Amino acid sequence: MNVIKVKDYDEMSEKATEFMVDRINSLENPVLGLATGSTPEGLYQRIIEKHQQNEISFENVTTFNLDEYVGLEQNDPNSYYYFMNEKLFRHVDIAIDRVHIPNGAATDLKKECMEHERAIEQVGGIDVQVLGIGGNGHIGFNEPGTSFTSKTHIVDLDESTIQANARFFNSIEEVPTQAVSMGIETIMNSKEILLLVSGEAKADAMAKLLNGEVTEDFPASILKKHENVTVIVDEAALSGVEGK
Ligand SMILES: N[C@@H]1[C@@H](O)[C@H](O)[C@@H](COP(=O)(O)O)O[C@@H]1O
Repeated sequence: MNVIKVKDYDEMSEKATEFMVDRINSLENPVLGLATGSTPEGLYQRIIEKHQQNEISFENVTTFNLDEYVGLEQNDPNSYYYFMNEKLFRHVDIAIDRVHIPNGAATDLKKECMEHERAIEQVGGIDVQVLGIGGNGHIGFNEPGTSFTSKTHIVDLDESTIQANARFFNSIEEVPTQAVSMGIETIMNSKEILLLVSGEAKADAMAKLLNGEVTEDFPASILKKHENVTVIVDEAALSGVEGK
């Protein structure tokens, strides 16, 4: 893993933007894997600005999102579909049929998972996957214990994940308990991965990622086996790492 250390959230977002603008401009038909959560918001905001300054176009870009809550309609303000639309898609020139986010309200969720996998394969795989990390090491919504050979699947969310994400909902009871998520193998099949990590709340996870072993108990640890991973991490997230 190529680890780039930065000062804070803003610098992480700046560096991530440079990275993504470079890939969007150099690939002929970029296929991007995108993440939700607070971490990539600064990146998406800056990407919109680059688009407004005519530095990038999404005309030839195809996107696949990592995950979606089960049971939320696309127009639910807490759905990841809504998030992506608000934070990125409606501000750029992307064709809506090139946007792929699993539908968590689908009646046949297994079919929905298979469709997501099939669509990724059909375009020749993901060129660059943007990732955040959960405090428990989850990537996408792949919680500790998820098989490293998993493909897009229906997952039960950990209690800690439900609590961490409750901040977006009116009450913890409203947080869905399940999600559809790309599997670990789906993520690992991406040609390149950009992991963004910011803030003290991620310090333990970062320490485990850098110093710990590769184990299904800590899903992000598998990234050490991928040959093209860049981690952009700020000082607060590195505060638990010895000799940082
Ligand atoms: N499913 C998402 C992940 O894709 C995200 O990376 C992670 C961290 O979120 P945040 O960036 O808000 O800390 O948790 C969420 O539950």
